[in-house]
Amino acid sequence: MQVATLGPSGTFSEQAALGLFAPAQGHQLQLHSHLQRCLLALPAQADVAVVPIENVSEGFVPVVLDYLVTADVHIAQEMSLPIAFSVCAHGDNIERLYVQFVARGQCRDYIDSLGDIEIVPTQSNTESLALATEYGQGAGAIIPSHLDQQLPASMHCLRTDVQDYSHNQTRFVVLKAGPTPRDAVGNKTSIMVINDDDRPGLLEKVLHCFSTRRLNLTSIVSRPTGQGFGRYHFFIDVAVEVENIAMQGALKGVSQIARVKVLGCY
Ligand SMILES: O=C(O)C(=O)C[C@]1(C(=O)O)C=C[C@@H](O)C=C1
Repeated sequence: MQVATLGPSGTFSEQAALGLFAPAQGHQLQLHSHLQRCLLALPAQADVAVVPIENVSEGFVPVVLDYLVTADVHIAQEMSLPIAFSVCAHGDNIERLYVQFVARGQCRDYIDSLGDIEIVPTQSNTESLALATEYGQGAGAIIPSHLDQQLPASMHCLRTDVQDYSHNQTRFVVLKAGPTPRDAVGNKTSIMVINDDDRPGLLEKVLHCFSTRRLNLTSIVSRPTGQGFGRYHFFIDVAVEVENIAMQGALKGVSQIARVKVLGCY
């Protein structure tokens, strides 16, 4: 299987991908420089993409949710990883800090404690290390803790566990081309309610389809449609298998109110 994920080697995404698709079992990892490129690798270059979708403190990763609105893919699997960060630098002083755009929000307290320094957002935690190494004196990087022991000779670890929450975790999903298969099994169904025709009470009516059938929603997130203020798509997780009779009833009900896409059962 060709597996697209975020590179270069050393990212948390690579760890998640290796955990699910071991090279020893014949899988091949493709490491892409941007999250968007991992997503676009489907289906021509890769069979699956392993991407972060949600962090315990930062919430959902917008680029992944927005992609799910229109892309012809489904979520086939999920896994969570504990996420710990360290900070490394050339000397003891940091004037310029490289940090991945999602990691930045997870290490906010530490970054604020550095005062008025230059913050350079990057695409991946491994890219942060590479750019800080290249820049030289004055530069530091927020890096995954599993890279602490593999720093280049010019860099040293200044502090470990700089994430705001000790129980920090990120949830990764496996995306595959095509719609959710009919025989998909799991205890969670993800759907996207696509808001083509905004009107009063739309969300209330959608939620009613689940509450009257006593179906438990485990998350509901809105994403802007891009069509104007106040217009949102709704990304909903339901704690039940897609083939469940009540869930099928709810889906039928929702589809009479708005366009609905089943994103996966896993
Ligand atoms: O840069 C990495 O190491 C990644 O795998 C990306 C990513 C993300 O974008 O959420 C994955 C897990 C952590 O939450 C921080 C960064």
